[in-house]
Amino acid sequence: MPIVYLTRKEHFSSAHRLESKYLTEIQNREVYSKCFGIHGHNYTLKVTLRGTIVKETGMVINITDMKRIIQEHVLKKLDHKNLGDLEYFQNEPSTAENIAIFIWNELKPHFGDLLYEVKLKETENNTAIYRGE
Ligand SMILES: Nc1nc2c(c(=O)[nH]1)N=C([C@H](O)[C@H](O)COP(=O)(O)OP(=O)(O)OP(=O)(O)O)CN2
Ligand SMILES: [Zn+2]
Repeated sequence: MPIVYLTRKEHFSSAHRLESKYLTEIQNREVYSKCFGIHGHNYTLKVTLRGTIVKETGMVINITDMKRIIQEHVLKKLDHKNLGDLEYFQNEPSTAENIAIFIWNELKPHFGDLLYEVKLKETENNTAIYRGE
């Protein structure tokens, strides 16, 4: 059976500041410098599913369903939000790495074994990829 990778691209904008509860204020300022202050990003999210094609439909999954799941379980929680208000980021700094893991965790119950990769572009230069490892 051929294996196909199916990717959906979405965008969201969020405010955040980088701060770790494991560091002192002085250390936080040192480590995160300008990112210790509140600022925002226009994120580009790419979610990739990996699976076989259902013979009858010709699809790994209907992209309309994929879109709805990402909208409901990720974009609704992150778009035009301050990430510092989310419970998850009370314990983890809202770095691109941790946001990618947060997104994976939100999607995993809905896509199951089909979920292959979450790719989060924070700036033109910075991208985090998480594959559930
Ligand atoms: N490992 C990580 N390091 C940093 C993260 C991160 O998520 N993971 N995030 C930041 C800042 O929040 C932000 O992403 C960096 O902003 P900025 O320096 O403005 O963006 P660029 O790196 O693209 O800008 P350059 O022009 O290339 O300097 C910092 N570190
Ligand atoms: Zn930032």
